[in-house]
Amino acid sequence: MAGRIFVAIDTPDLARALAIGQKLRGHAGGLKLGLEFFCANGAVGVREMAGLGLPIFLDLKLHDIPNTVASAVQALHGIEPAVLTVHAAGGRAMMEDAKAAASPGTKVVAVTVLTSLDGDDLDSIGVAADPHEQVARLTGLAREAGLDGVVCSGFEVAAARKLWKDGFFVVPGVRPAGGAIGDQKRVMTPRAALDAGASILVIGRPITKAEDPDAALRAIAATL
Ligand SMILES: O=C(O)c1cc(=O)[nH]c(=O)n1[C@@H]1O[C@H](COP(=O)(O)O)[C@@H](O)[C@H]1O
Repeated sequence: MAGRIFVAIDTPDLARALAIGQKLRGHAGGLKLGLEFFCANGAVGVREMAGLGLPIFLDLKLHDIPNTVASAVQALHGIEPAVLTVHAAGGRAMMEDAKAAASPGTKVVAVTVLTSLDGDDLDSIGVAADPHEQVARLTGLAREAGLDGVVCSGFEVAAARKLWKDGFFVVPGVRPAGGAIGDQKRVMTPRAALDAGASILVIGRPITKAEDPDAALRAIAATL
């Protein structure tokens, strides 16, 4: 079950990222590299991380006009990550063009409602729907656009999977029982998120900030 855990290596420091990745090599399902890592280390850094031999989830959350996003995805061809994110709020045409531009081996998944947002946050940006309704709406749109799946919290994944049986569902905002929540708002335990229908879990700080990241990963895996 540890193979279903992608560890978010959120650091701009390549040496630190490589050291953590090395420790987790035996048990993680993959490594997620995000904006922090990519802004500091670019494609060269991603290739170095890929050298550890684990699948790479490149979380760039692309969100721009269709031509710009498609060109950015095209520019990633030398990397060919296993998973790549775009924002569903970029709209159907943007998602279609992102998927068309991606390497065949890359799953393109759409971020629906960030797990750091709740209903009040959506209201404050002019979205009248609650997170549940908004995730369902954007999941339908991502499916129509031909993507491979979506990113959502554990609270919406069961309903989203009902709309898209063979979709690929990424669930972040995952915390072991009693773990510090930090800036996340829609949080669930790893076991509950998998039971609800997650394909993979994304977990960062509970593992990377632990004194022994591999032990923390194994402890979480033992609860699955
Ligand atoms: O796309 C993501 O991975 C993502 C989407 C989302 O809604 N919420 C979310 O937390 N993430 C990412 O998942 C990781 C969560 O990290 P931790 O909160 O440290 O476990 C971070 O790298 C976030 O960028």
